[in-house]
Amino acid sequence: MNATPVILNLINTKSIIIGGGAVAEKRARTLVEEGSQVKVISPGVTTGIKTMAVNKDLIWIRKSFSEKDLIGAFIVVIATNNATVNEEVLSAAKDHPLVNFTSDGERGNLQFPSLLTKGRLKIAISTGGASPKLAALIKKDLEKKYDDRYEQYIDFLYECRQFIKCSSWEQEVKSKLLSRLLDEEFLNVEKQKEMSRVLQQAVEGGAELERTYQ
Ligand SMILES: C[C@@]1(CC(=O)O)c2cc3[nH]c(cc4nc(cc5[nH]c(cc(n2)[C@H]1CCC(=O)O)[C@@](C)(CC(=O)O)[C@@H]5CCC(=O)O)C(CC(=O)O)=C4CCC(=O)O)c(CCC(=O)O)c3CC(=O)O
Ligand SMILES: NC(=O)C1=CN([C@@H]2O[C@H](COP(=O)(O)OP(=O)(O)OC[C@H]3O[C@@H](n4cnc5c(N)ncnc54)[C@H](O)[C@@H]3O)[C@@H](O)[C@H]2O)C=CC1
Repeated sequence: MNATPVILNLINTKSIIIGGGAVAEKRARTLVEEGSQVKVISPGVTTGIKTMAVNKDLIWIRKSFSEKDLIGAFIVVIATNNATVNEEVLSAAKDHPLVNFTSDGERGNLQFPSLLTKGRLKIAISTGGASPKLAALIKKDLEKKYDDRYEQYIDFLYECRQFIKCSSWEQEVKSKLLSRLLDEEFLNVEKQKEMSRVLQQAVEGGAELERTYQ
């Protein structure tokens, strides 16, 4: 299968999920988390979806699918347990930008990978429909290396890079410094604080960088 992983900004987009079972709930959680406005169309839903509706994280419309439910949707998730209904939704969704067909991934143009998130760090794993269980296993493996320390570390890298970008240092110094930040020692919060201080002083005071940090 030919497919390209991309990073999508879903804030304020409209997502319509047809079906309210376990798979619909997984998609709902991901889409709500990413800031999409989610509507679930289904006569019945899981308690998880019910709770999200009560908390106003999403809107649940308690009914069976009809074509006009898709109006305005950027993302359509097709997740009922009825193959005929799923086919009907698929053909009604043909002009919508992104379609996730959960019962046969390749028939839509949007798939959901296994996702490892540590703050700004996101690692998406797809096996192209070969083995979702392998994707989950790979995620578990990666979690051992990219542990909770990475959440803060990635924020630290982001902050440092903003300082470095707006400094007036030579390109070569900037590049060296950006590489230097990848040293394992900076997973340590104290080291991060020290480096942030030095960078801030150097950028704001227009001072030279201490040799040790180049
Ligand atoms: C195309 C895709 C869907 C999409 O993009 O919507 C898809 C499709 C299908 N999955 C099926 C079954 C299972 N899926 C899982 C689990 C996960 N499935 C996920 C993604 C994807 N699954 C996308 C491709 C990703 C890729 O290519 O790697 C994960 C990674 C993320 C997530 O779902 O959020 C999440 C685990 C990771 C995590 O937790 O991190 C399990 C295991 C379990 O539940 O424990 C089973 C049962 C075991 C088995 O069947 O292997 C079936 C058959 C349905 C049927 O028989 O009716 C289809 C339909 C088909 O075959 O196309
Ligand atoms: N992508 C993935 O990871 C996986 C995908 N699947 C596929 O996802 C689909 C859904 O699986 P589950 O959530 O486990 O099913 P489920 O049986 O838990 O839920 C199905 C939902 O569809 C709703 N529904 C039925 N007819 C409807 C209609 N006409 N209009 C609107 N909603 C309707 C039901 O009320 C129910 O909420 C299945 O087709 C299955 O093949 C299954 C497992 C994993």
